[in-house]
Amino acid sequence: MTALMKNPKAMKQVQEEIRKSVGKKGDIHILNEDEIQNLPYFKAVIKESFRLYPPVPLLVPRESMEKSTLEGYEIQPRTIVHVNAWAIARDPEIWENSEEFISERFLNSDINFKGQDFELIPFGAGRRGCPGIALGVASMELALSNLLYAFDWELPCGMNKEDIDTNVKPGITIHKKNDLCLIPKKYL
Ligand code: HEM
Repeated sequence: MTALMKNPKAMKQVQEEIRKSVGKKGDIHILNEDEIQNLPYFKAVIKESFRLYPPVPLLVPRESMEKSTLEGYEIQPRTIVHVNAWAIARDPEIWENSEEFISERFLNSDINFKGQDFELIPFGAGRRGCPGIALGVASMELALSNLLYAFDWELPCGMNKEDIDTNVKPGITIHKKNDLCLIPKKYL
């Protein structure tokens, strides 16, 4: 939501896609998982959000079992290794305009966050990858799609999109330092 409020063009496009696809279905229609599958731009927005703001930026630490060499670095057995998924997802050698929120990059791309594409691993990868991925993604998609479908969102009086803070608190999982306060305007 923070990224969309900072990028009004993306916000407009994703809301148009959802509202066009679902139509006006009365006062209290709630999108279900089937309806979400027909929303390619929305899906791309979710991926781009996971890319720029992975909720567990350093994944869960590993301990190496044997001596190995990685890009010239010798890693001794029993070394604690952190995988910086946040930095990988912002690496300018991998991602064009890596710091910018550009959901379109995923429209004609097979890259997914399920642990096969190592440039995008918000749920980790391998045997200790997140077992809750399906529930995590479904929760994100259902919550966000419904907020976008049912309401238009405005910033409080006097606030500009440049004022929106993306800073986070320290910790294993990401939490915003300052809450995003928005005014919902009923669309339906
Ligand atoms: C958007 C939601 C979520 C994100 C981004 C997320 C992300 C992650 C990440 C990055 C890891 C570490 C993977 C690794 O180091 O390779 C992890 C582990 C784990 N996650 Fe999630 N997770 C989410 C939701 C959930 C949910 C809904 C559940 C349970 C219902 C869950 C249960 C777990 C468990 C049990 C582990 C530890 C797995 C292990 O060490 O073998 N996660 N998650």
